[in-house]
Order: sequence, then C-alpha cells, then structure tokens
Amino acid sequence: MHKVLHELKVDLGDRSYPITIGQGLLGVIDLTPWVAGQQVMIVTNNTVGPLYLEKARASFPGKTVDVVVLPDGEKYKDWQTLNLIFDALLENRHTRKTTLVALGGGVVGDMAGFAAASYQRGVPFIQIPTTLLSQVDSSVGGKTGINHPLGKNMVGAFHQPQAVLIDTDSLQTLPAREVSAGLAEVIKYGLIRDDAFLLWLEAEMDKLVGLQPEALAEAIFRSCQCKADVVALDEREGGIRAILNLGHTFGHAIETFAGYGSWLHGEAVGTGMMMAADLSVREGFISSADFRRTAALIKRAGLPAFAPASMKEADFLNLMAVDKKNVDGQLRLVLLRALGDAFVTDEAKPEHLRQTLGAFLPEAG
Ligand SMILES: NC(=O)c1ccc[n+]([C@@H]2O[C@H](COP(=O)([O-])OP(=O)(O)OC[C@H]3O[C@@H](n4cnc5c(N)ncnc54)[C@H](O)[C@@H]3O)[C@@H](O)[C@H]2O)c1
Ligand SMILES: O=C(O)C(=O)C[C@@H](O)[C@H](O)[C@H](O)COP(=O)(O)O
Ligand SMILES: [Zn+2]
Repeated sequence: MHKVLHELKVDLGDRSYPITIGQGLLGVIDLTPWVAGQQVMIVTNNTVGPLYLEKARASFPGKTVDVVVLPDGEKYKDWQTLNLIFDALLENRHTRKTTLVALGGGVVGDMAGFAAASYQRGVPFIQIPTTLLSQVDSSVGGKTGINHPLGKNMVGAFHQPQAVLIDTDSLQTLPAREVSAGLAEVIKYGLIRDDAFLLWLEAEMDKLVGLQPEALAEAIFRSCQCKADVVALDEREGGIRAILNLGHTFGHAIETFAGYGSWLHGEAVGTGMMMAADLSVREGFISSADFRRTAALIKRAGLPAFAPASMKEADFLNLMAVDKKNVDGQLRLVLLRALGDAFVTDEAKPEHLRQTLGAFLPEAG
C-alpha cells in the first residue's frame, strides 16, 4: 500500500518543481510526466542498486531505461567516477532529450546532477533520494558537483531537478550511522530558521533515531519546506542561502582533513554546528545555555563532538581558507544570532575563532 503524506513545491518560476513525500512510493508513482523524451538513465551505486533499482525502473513505464552503477562512497565523488556516467550515456547513445535519474544518497545525487548539468550542455534530471540526508537536503535546491583533494564540492554547477520523489520506506535499510548523519542536517534547519522545529526535535529525537515512520516523515517534510523556502529566496547563494551552510566551514575542513569518507558529511556538519554555536557564544550572540542545548541535541542524534584524531588548529585554518563563501581572502562564517536565527559574517574575531578551534581539537575531548 502506498501513501502520499506531503507534497510541496520549490518555487523558482519556470524552474519550479514538486517534492512528493510518502510511504511505498517507489515503483508506484509514475514519474514519466517528468521525462522529456524516450530515454532514461538511472544513476545508482553498488549498495543502493541491488536494494531499489528494480522498483525504480517501474516508475518509468514505457520508457527505455539504461542504468549506470557507480562504486559506493564519498571517495568516489570525483572526476573519474563522474566520467563513468558520461561513458554510459555516450555508449548508449543518449541524446539531449534524455533524463537522468539519481537513485541513492547525496553522493549519487550530486554526481548525477552534475552530469545532467553538463551532458550535452544540460539535460533534465529527477532525484530519488534514499538516505535521510539526501531526503532532507541534497536532493533539493540544485547544488551539484564533485570533490577535489584540496576542497569539498569545489567543482560543480547549479542545476535544479524536475522532481524529487521521497519514499520514506527506503530509510528502513539505512545503517544507524547514516541516520545520525542525516539528523545533523535536520537539526540545522531548526538552528538556522525554525525554533519551533528545534523544540519539536528535542521532544521527538528518540523516535527519529529509532526510525519511527511518522516522526521521520514529519521531520523530512519540515526540513524540505525550510530548504525550499530558502532556495526560493536565493537560488544561487548570493545572500541568505549561505545560512544552509551552518557548520559546513568547519565540517568541510574536517571531511577534507580526514580523507573523504572516513568522516561522514553529516558527522562533520554535526561537530561543525557545535563549533559554530560555540563561536556564537564567544562573539556574544547566544548564551552558554543555548550552546549546551545545541550540543545536547546533536549528541542525542549520535554525532561526534570533537575533531578527528591529530587534527590541529593550523589544519582547520588552512582548509577553511579555501571555503567558497570567503571573499577576498576574508573568512566568512555562518553564526547564530539566536537559536532559530542564523546569519553570515566575516567579522568573527580571530582570537575567538582560535579559542573555538582549541575547544574542539581531539585533545580537548
Ligand atoms: N547538493 C546539496 O545540496 C548537498 C546537501 C548536503 C549534502 N550533500 C552531499 O551529499 C553527500 C552525503 O550524502 P549521504 O549522506 O546521502 O551519503 P551517501 O550518498 O554516501 O550515502 C550514504 C551511504 O548509504 C548508502 N545508502 C543509500 N541509501 C541507502 C538505503 N536506502 N539503504 C541502505 N544504504 C543506503 C550509500 O550507498 C552510502 O554507502 C556528501 O557528498 C555531501 O557533500 C549535498
Ligand atoms: O544547499 C545548500 O545551499 C547547502 O549549503 C546545503 C549543504 O548542506 C550542502 O552540504 C552543500 O553541498 C554545501 O554546499 P557548498 O557550496 O558549501 O559546497
Ligand atoms: Zn551539508
């Protein structure tokens, strides 16, 4: 039995698209209205394919469906793996009218989206996210791309999908560590823009960690609504969209330092959000009690509280210096004016930043 629980829209004029959230949707919801021509290329990986590929195929009745299966892992979010998608498209003579379909987590989604942004100068794509993180964040908003050894997501494009289909049933096969990683981005929405959601998360966190379906569907809906609202205001991150980067300047430094994949993106963002909250206290914006509330929620989600072993202050400073938000060599950070109210600043005091880094280095743990 399938059940559509929520439908919302990312409002971007002629690039608007629907997000459909529900149970048992994969293979039941007909996605052909979002397919431009006859050809479909499903991009998945060797973990998700065996679980969900056959169901996903059934969502494209009457279409010619090809498949490319990528190796699984953040360390494969690179040029070489991206080329496997282009190889498959060309070998199967896909034209400008083809539609790509991302079936998997954020790694598959970011790479399939980037392939769609650039194949024959741009073709449409559909997001079928299968991790919590991708259902609440990466499948929405059109940021696509790959990593570079010197920095996260350093090569990419903005390219919005035609539609996002979220089947919450797929979360039942997700490892607990990946659930925690997804919860980091969920908590982010409460911290940046929605204090009522933060209160709700404090009440429901145990249900979310335990994969309770109703709580998950509500968290996904509220997260997608928050992201859709921010993206509709500022599609290409000229201003307010940067608040979606709370914790990411620290987090991306951790991911790059640790070697892509050893820390999950959500884990690095969880620690990074604690660091952003700590700095917000030192800068005089939020109280120590606010920091403790933030840290407690992040820890209850099962996320780490200190930087990786052997990471030093200089590692953070060097890696944060390449962040895409920086302008003219000036570090730009997302901080909290209050819980539920984030802002972007390039005025954080260097001594406060160093104190924050010191408080989260592994030896402080
Ligand atoms: N574009 C954006 O706006 C945006 C937003 C947030 C994160 N990201 C990117 O997303 C990536 C992280 O995404 P992620 O957390 O989904 O990681 P991921 O894509 O690596 O998926 C996590 C793991 O879960 C497996 N998996 C996926 N679905 C499964 C399922 N239903 N059951 C069992 N296993 C499953 C995957 O194969 C993988 O091993 C990072 O590269 C990050 O930079 C992008
Ligand atoms: O959609 C956005 O905007 C975000 O910043 C969402 C983030 O959660 C995500 O990790 C994104 O990929 C980060 O983008 P980047 O531009 O900092 O690489
Ligand atoms: Zn993120």
